[in-house]
Amino acid sequence: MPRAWRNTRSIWFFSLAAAVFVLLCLGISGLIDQQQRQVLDATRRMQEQTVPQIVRLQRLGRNLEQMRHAGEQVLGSATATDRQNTLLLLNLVSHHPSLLSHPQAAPLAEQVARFLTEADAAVARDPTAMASWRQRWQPLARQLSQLADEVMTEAAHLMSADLDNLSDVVSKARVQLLGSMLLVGGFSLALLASLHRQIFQPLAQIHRVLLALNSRDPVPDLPPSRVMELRSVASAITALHRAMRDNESVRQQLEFQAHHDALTELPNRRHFMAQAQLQAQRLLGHQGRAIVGMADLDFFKRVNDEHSHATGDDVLRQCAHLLRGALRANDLVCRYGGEEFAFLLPEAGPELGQALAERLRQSLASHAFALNTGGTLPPMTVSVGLAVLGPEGLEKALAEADQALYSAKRGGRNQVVLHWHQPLPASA
Ligand SMILES: Nc1nc2c(ncn2[C@@H]2O[C@H](COP(=O)(O)OP(=O)(O)OP(=O)(O)O)[C@@H](O)[C@H]2O)c(=O)[nH]1
Repeated sequence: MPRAWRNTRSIWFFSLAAAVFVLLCLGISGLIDQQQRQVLDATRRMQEQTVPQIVRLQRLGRNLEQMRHAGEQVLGSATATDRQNTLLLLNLVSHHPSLLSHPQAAPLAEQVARFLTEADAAVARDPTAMASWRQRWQPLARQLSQLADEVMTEAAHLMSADLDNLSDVVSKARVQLLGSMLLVGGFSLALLASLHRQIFQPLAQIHRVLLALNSRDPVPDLPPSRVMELRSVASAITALHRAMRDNESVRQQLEFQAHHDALTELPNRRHFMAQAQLQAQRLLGHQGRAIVGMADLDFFKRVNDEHSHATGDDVLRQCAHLLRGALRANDLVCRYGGEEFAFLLPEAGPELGQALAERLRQSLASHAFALNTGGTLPPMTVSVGLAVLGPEGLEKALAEADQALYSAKRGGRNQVVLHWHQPLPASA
C-alpha cells in the first residue's frame, strides 16, 4: 500500500464515518418528518372529513328515525290538527340537507312525505280508512328504520376505519423511530469505540510516556498508531526520549570527568576536598574520629626515565587500583597530584589508620607491575604520612599528614609515619 495513502487512511476513515453519520441523521430526520406528516394528515383527515361526515350520517339517521316516528304519529293521531302539525314537521325534516344529499334517503323521504300527505287526506275524508293506511305504512316504516340502522352503522365504521388507519401509522412510526434510534446508537457506539481505540487510547499512552519522561521512570514503548498525527507525535517523543537519554549519559560522563582524574579514574583533588570537608564536618560534629593520609610513590621519576611516560601512566593506574583495594569501601581516596594520593578514613583511629596504610604499602611492595610492552616492573614502594583529624579541620590534618609524609621520605621511604609519631618499621 503506498505510504501517502496509508498516512491519510485514518483521516479518510473518520471523514467517511462522519459523512455517513450525517447522512444517516439526515435520512432518519427525513423519515421522522414524513411519519409526523402522516400522523398529522391522518388526524386532520379525521377532524376535517370523517368527524363531519359522521355527524352528517348521525343526523341523517336521527332524521330518518324522526320521519318514522312522525309517520307513526300521523297514522295514530286522533285529531286532524295533530296530524297537520306532525305533517308540517315531517315536511321540514324531509327537506333537511342530510336527507336531500343522500341517494337512498332523498327518494325515500319524498315517498314517505307523499304517502303520509295522501293518508292524511284520505283519513280526513274517511276515518275508517285509517287501519288500511297504517297497514300500508308498515313497509315504509321498516325501510326508514333499516336505512337509519345502515347509516348509523356506516358512521360507526367510518370512525373505526380512521382510528385503525391512525393507529397503523403511529405504530409504524414507533417501530421506525425505534429502529432509527438503534441504528444511530449502534453507529455512534462503533464510532466512539473506533475513536477510543485509535485516538483516545494512544493519547493516554502518549500522556503516560510524557509523565514517565518527566519523572525519569522507565519509559514504556509507544505502540505504532494508525493515525498519522499520533504517529508523528509518537516518533517525536521517541526521538526526544533518545536525545534525553543521550544527554543524560553525556551529563553523567561530564560529571564523572569533572569529578575524577582521567588517568586513574580516582576522584580528583577538588572533588575529594569537597567530599572530605563534608565528612570531616559531620564527624567533628558528633565527636567522630578520622585519619587523613598522604601517599607518595617512591622514586617514581625513575619509572618514567627508565621506561617511558606511558609506562609511568600504567603504573599510576595500577597503583590507584591497589590503593582503592587496600582501603575500605567507604574511605575517601583521590589522586592529589602527580604520583601523590590523599585519603580520609572515617571512624578510624591511629591504629586502624596505620594498619590500613600498612596494608597499602605492602600491597604495592608485593605487586608485580605488568607492562603493556610485555614484562614486569619490580615492585614499587610508597611512603605514607598519616594525621589524626582534629578540631582544626581537614586542611590542618592534611598539612600534618604531608609533614608526616615528608618525614617518611626523609626516614628512608617505604614506610608509614603518623604525625608526631616515630616511623613504623618496614615489614616487607
Ligand atoms: N607518567 C607520568 N608521570 C608523572 C605524572 N605526574 C607526575 N609524573 C612524574 O612523577 C615524577 C615525580 O618525580 P619526583 O617529584 O622527583 O618524585 P620521585 O621521583 O617519586 O621521588 P620521591 O618522591 O622523592 O621518592 C616526575 O617525573 C613527574 O614527571 C603522570 O601523570 N604521568
